[in-house]
Amino acid sequence: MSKVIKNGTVVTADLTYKADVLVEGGKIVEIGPDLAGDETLDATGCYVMPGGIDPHTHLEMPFMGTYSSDDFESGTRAALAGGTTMVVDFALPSPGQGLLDALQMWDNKSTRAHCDYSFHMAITWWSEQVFNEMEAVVRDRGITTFKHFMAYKGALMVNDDELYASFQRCAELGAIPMVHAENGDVVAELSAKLLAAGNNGPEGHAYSRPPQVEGEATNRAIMIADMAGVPLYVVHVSCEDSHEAIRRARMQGKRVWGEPLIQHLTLDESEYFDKDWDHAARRVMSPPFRNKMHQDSLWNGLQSGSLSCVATDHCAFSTDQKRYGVGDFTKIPNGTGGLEDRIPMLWTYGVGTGRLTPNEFVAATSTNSAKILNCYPRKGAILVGADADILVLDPEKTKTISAATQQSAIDYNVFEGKEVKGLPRFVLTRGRVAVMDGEMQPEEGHGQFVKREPSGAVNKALSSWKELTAPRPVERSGIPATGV
Ligand SMILES: NC(=O)NCCC(=O)O
Ligand SMILES: [Zn+2]
Ligand SMILES: [Zn+2]
Repeated sequence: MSKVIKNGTVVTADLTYKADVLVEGGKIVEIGPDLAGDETLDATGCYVMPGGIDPHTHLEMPFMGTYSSDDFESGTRAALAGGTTMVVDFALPSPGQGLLDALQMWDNKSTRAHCDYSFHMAITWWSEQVFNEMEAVVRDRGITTFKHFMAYKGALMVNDDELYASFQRCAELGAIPMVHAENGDVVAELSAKLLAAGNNGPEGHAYSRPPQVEGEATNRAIMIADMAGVPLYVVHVSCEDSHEAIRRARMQGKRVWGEPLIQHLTLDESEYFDKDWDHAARRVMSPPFRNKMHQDSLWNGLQSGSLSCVATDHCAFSTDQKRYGVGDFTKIPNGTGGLEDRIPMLWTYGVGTGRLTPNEFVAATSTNSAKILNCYPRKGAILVGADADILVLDPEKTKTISAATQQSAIDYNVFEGKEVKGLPRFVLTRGRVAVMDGEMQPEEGHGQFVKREPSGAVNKALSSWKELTAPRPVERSGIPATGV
């Protein structure tokens, strides 16, 4: 049965035009004027865009002695409610666990997904087994991105030698390394010092992770990626220090992508100084929220193109879980939600204020991720042959964000009370209407895994250049005898 989205304005990363969009068999089959289908979705006054891609989520993540509360069921339901039609989550081996073994666990969790999804693989320890299994992860499983934590010392953190080894392996496999860039050693020392001085509240979390620790780690990761001859994706860029490193690297011709989060773009550090412990602890995440100067830097990066994709790092813990850290901020599970709010918040605070054009918005919420992660134009596009993952956004529709009406399983929302303008009228996931006139009609298990190909053009270009400029011995005719 075909569906036609009629009378809307198609907005992609590079074009804006009036057209109807015909969908059949889960794909876009025709784009043009006066199309007809078995079912009509009226998009009058709306923008017809590629569905959002959130390149960074943690659903049912084992972390800090608990599991994040949104799983693939509630998490992807929240995603669809907010116009996101694909999430990319992280398979996270425990130290000592094989990559394929961990992947099996994430395969099991994700069977309940309402929308399509893919995985990044985390490198949380290093060994010959990890080295060997990386090949199967890329070639057999279609997972071409490997995440490295430079923070969370004693848990997920890897050291520079492990980073270098893994980045080199990524280069060989045509994969892309990603980093959580914070200097974990310094964070651990600062945290201990703060606790010893009686700073045990949630504000201690922000004090323990100043922008400098992020800037230093970002510079270090960029250097290591350059030495290994591989591109680099920096997750949750929260401050000018890190953005500056990325900007400089890009100006030097390095292939480095930066991902700001909607939380860092719209919420600031004052949240941690709230008198209500719960309020502050609910907003504890790494890196922490920053001040206005850093926020402006992130917006500037999106405008100028030095930052590429807006994500959420959705990792939602309930208030009860956050309370594990009463009396010791280092025990507050790190993470916040945002899947349902990313698109309305970015539209409101980005397009609504003139900081972003609608085309830049589509690039940041969908197309850039699809291109970097090598699933474009199947995802991130309104093109014939693309998956019919479509957001029909009504720019006049408003709501006040509230935990009382959200899909997420947790009991609060960090954007509580924000007025947003620009909400989904329809959301299609591979042609299935999951949001109909603003009402949810989800289908558990509809989501499918999106396999990705390695060896994008960027990796090829980098390895050609690396080979051309590799150190070579100088050919000499007469070599002097060795002196004694
Ligand atoms: N960001 C955060 O605080 N929690 C999720 C895990 C991570 O991405 O660091
Ligand atoms: Zn992180
Ligand atoms: Zn994360």
